[in-house]
Parts: sequence; C-alpha cells; structure tokens
Amino acid sequence: MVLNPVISKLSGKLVVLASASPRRLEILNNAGLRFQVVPSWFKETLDKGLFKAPHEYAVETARQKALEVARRMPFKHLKTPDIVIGADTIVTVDGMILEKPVDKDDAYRMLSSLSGKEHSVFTGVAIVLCHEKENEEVDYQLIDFYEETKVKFADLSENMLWEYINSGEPMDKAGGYGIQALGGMLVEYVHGDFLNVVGFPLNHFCKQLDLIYNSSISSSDQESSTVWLSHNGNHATSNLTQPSSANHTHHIQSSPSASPVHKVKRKSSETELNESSMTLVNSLSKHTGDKDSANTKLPPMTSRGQVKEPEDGEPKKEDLQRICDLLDGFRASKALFTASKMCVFDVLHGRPGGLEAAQVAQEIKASLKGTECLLEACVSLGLLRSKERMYENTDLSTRFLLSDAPFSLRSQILHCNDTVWPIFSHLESGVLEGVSQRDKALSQTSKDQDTLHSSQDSKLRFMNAMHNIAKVTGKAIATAFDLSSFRTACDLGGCTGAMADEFTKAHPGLSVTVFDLPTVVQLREHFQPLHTDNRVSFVAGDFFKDDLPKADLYILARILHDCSDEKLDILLSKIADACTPGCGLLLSEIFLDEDRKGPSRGLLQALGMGEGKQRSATEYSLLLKSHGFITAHVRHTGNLLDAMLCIKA
Ligand SMILES: Cc1cn([C@@H]2O[C@H](COP(=O)(O)OP(=O)(O)OP(=O)(O)O)[C@@H](O)[C@H]2O)c(=O)[nH]c1=O
Repeated sequence: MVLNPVISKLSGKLVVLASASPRRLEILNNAGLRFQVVPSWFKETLDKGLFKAPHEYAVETARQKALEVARRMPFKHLKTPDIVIGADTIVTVDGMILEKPVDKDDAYRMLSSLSGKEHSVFTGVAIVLCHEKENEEVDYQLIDFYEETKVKFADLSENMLWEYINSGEPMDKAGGYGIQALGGMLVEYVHGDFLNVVGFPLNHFCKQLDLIYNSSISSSDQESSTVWLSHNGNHATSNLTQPSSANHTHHIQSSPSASPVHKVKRKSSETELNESSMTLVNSLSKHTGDKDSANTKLPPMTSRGQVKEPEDGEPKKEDLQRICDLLDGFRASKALFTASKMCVFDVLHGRPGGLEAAQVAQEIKASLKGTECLLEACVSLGLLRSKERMYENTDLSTRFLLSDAPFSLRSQILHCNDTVWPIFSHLESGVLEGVSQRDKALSQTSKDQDTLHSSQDSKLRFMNAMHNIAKVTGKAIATAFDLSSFRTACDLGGCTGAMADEFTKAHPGLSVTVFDLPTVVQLREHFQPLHTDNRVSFVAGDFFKDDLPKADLYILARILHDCSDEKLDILLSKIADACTPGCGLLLSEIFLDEDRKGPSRGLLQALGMGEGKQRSATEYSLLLKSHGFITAHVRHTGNLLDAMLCIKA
C-alpha cells in the first residue's frame, strides 16, 4: 500500500485534524499529509454505559470531535474544511475503559490494573467529508472505523510504577502510558498496529482513504457505506451496511451529531436503522438532550392534539421517573444543605461502627424524628450508609462533605443554602422582571435571621465557598496548558489564593500575584497555609478601578460570567492595555455547549439572573478576540470548570 497516491489525492484540499494530540500530529506529519490542527471542543463525557462495546464509545467520541470542528469552522474560522479527521484512543482491560488519568492516583490505579496483563487499545477514527452546496449549506459525509491492538505489560513493581508516574508521562495519555516513550519499558509484546496504540492507526486510515478516493466501487455503491448529514435534511441518507469484520472497518451507524441542526437525512428507501444504532441514537439524543433528533419518539397524539395515554392507562415508567427526579430535586438539595449545616457528616466522622439516630440527634441537638428522617434521606442519596440502624459516612461524604476534607464543598453548600436558595425562592419574580432577586431575597433573609452576620462573617463565608471551588478545580485549571513561557501571573479576583497555590505547584518557574479587594486580602490569613514558597503574593485593589499589577499572564477564574457587558469591557480593556503582544490570558469558566443545550449546571446558574451571562467557548473566544486576545487552546477539563488560554496579538 503506497501512501503517496492517496495523499496526493488530498493535496489542495483543506484537511483538518480535530485533535490536540501531539502524537497524532506527528504521525500524520511524518506521513506527508498537509493539514491544519483545530483541536475539538467536544467534551469526552459520553456515558460509557450507553455503548455495547468499547470501540463504539471510541468511534462515537471520534465522530463527535470531528463533527464539532466541521460545524464550528465555517463560523469561527470563516472557512469550510474539505476533510476533518477526529480520533479517540482508549485502553480496555477487565471490561474497564481507561482514558487519560485525572491525577497520579488515577494513573496508579490504571497502571496497576494493566500490570502483568494483556489489554486492548482501541482507536476510533472519524473522517468527515464536507460538501459545500451552492446555497452555502454544507452536507457532511461521515465515515468511521476503529482499530484494535493487543498489548501485554510486564509485571510492574511499586517502585517502577511510581517512578514512571512521577515522570509525568502518564498524565495526558489513555491508560496512563506512552508506548512510544518511557512507557515502552513496561511492554512485553504488541500484537497489531503499533501506531494505533500511539494514537492513530495510519495504515487503516490510508486504506480508508483509498476506499474513498481510489475505490473501484461506483460512487453510488460508495455512498452506500457512508452517511450524509445535512443542515436541513429531515431524514437520514443512509444505506447502512453491517460492520465488516475483516479489518474492523466499521461504517457509521447514523446518529445525529450533538446539534439538532445536523439531521440524518434518509435518501434511499426508508431503511430502518438497525437495533443497535437506534439504541445508540436514542441514548445519544437523550445524552445530548437533542430534542429534535430524527429518532426521538414523540408521544402519540389524539386528533385534537392531546397526548394519547397508552392503552393500559399507565404513564411510561421511565418518563414518570424523569419528571419525579426533577420534582424531588429541591428536596434532595435541601437534605444535603441541612445535613451539612447541622454538621451531621462531621459528627459521624471518626466514629467506628457509626452512630444510632438517637446519638446523632443528641449531638446535633435535634429531634429524634427529624434526625431519623434526615439520616434515612441521606442514605437514599448515597451520602450515608446504614447497617442495623447504625449510620456512617460514605466515601462521597468523607471526600466532599467533611468541614476539613482537602476537597470539602461544605462552605459552598452553606453558601448555596444561605444565599442561592433564597434567591431561587424568588425565581418566578426573577423571570418576570429579568433582574436578580438577590437584594429582595437577602434583605428578607437577614431580617429573618436571629442575629445578623457581621459583614466580616458573611465575607468569610463567601470566601470559604470560593475557596472550596478553587481547591476542587485548581489543579485541573493549573495543569490545563503548558505555561512554561510565562514567568509572572496575576490572578484577578483570586480571593484566598487557593488557585494561585495550584499554579505555583504546577509551574515551578511561575510566581503569582493575587489581586483582590482590600477586605478580601486582609482576611486571607484565615485560609493561607504559611507560605514556605513565597511565589504567591497578594495586592489589594479593585480591578475595575485600580491599575493592574504587571504580569505576563492574567488569570480570570469564574469572573467574567458575573460581569455586565459594561464591566466586561472595562476589565478586558484594562487587561489588554496592561498586556504586551505575547502576554497570556487564562480564562476559567463553565463553557456552555455550542448549541447552548448544556451543561445544565451552567444554564441553571444563569437563572440567578445576575448581570452577567453564561457563554460557550466560541462566545468567550469571540469576546476576548474583540479585545485583542487570540484563542490558542481550549481545555474541557471534565472538572467543574473548563479553561481557555489566549495570547495578546
Ligand atoms: C495508549 C497510548 C495513548 N497515547 C495518547 O493518549 C491520548 C489519548 O487521548 P485522546 O482523548 O484520544 O486524545 P487527546 O490527546 O486528548 O487529544 P484530542 O484528540 O484532542 O482529544 C492520545 O493523545 C494518544 O496519542 C500515547 O501517546 N501513547 C500510548 O501508548
């Protein structure tokens, strides 16, 4: 299989690799392919339980990565690519799918599970051929396949494992290893395509290109193995072929992309999607909340447009369950808030065998009846476990709900209970008036309280809540990008310095100045470990009014979504003025999906009706571009917050 004739077919075409993987870039570069790299913003959070086999998960993720870029480029880059290539590599062992480790402990878990065993590496690849029509609409031809390679690890000693983990190599690689580098030491044998393990099955890819561009089969036959997605199609164009088993070439089973805009258009006779793709499509549309999917079934209606109840008069269980889950959601939240506020989890901590309800009631000075109800509700939510009427914390509550846990969210929970809950109790007024109900809600709440919290107390509680979020998200944000070209950073609104700590830990050459209001800076001692490393400093000021500390990287974590357009302009203009070309701006927020259909965490926050706005990564990118910052990287961290690194032009 000579590669060149295939590659020459692509010359003159705009080929895009929708991947941030440096290995994939190197493999395709070395093969002589000329292409642009546009990393995908698709968050790799598909529910693995929805897929019958691991390779289906990898293929679907590859598809969504490629489609997201193909869909975004006409708007973001003002050009339509000819071909977009997406890929996803996963490692599977003992029925588990291993992606990139979230931290060193996760890398240890993965490598330990691979030690001494044969495992599989699957890379799913999606090729999106974009066909621009006269009316400037674009049809997408989606072809995908996967490749499997077997790899056997030697028995790994604890020392070997930790030495490898501490090299840092595992952290951005599926399964926590890089076979092409130090990880090669761990491998006894490889059966199959080595490059497939590294991240891209080049040989299979070339065979697929050959099928597309040099195939002897007629174009109509060729169409039979692909699916056309179109902006305005109402049906699927798909003559589905069963996945060929010979080389695992798996032709796409039609499913809409995440956006309802791309319908699967049925071109030939109404071929039924086969069972598995129907399941996949329905589950995906459920996953993506894609209400317009060609496959979402609407309830039957009477001639007068009323919903027809099923003959047996019973509502469908799963529909009812979904509505009840939403209905009961506020009760679950309030149970969590109340148990946290009454220190139930702290009381149970360190009590071997647990406590009876009566003992807990006595310690939290509450009624036995109320305590029993609260404890049982917490068990139902997985926050406690009980055995023979003895109650204990679960791992979940131990990790996040104890006051002194490293990743405690208790203060954030109290903030939600004391501040957010009252605001949401006025949601209807907020929707009617379109403005925040904070003043109305909190003035009423403060009147209701026996003792007015001193302003310092309420500031400390708010700082505690922000400290919780920064502790939970700090490492993911601090390690999202290579910041080695920056020496000084300024964390605007950095509050307690928790995020700054993570940046200095992750980047030894970086010092960070936390710039925040005088009241915040003077209260920081309540949160700061005695800084052995003096690379975190604090400067008091108002970033809307005062001069900003000089830095070559500015950090904005959970700030912009709270700013009115006017304040945004003031702040971003001040940062732009303080920056010279090449300076960085690192933004950390919840990035909405491009079609603004999720994540619900972001869209529910917007109901607070603050003066700010939730945005997608593209919207933030355009906003920052209007102030002279060009987006270099976007990272969907899979944590509570995503991140974007921009460079001053
Ligand atoms: C098993 C193995 C994996 N990898 C890398 O692991 C990442 C997988 O993650 P992904 O999600 O498929 O890709 P990504 O890096 O996150 O990039 P993107 O395509 O933007 O998601 C890719 O990098 C691969 O090379 C190696 O470099 N060597 C190996 O032996």
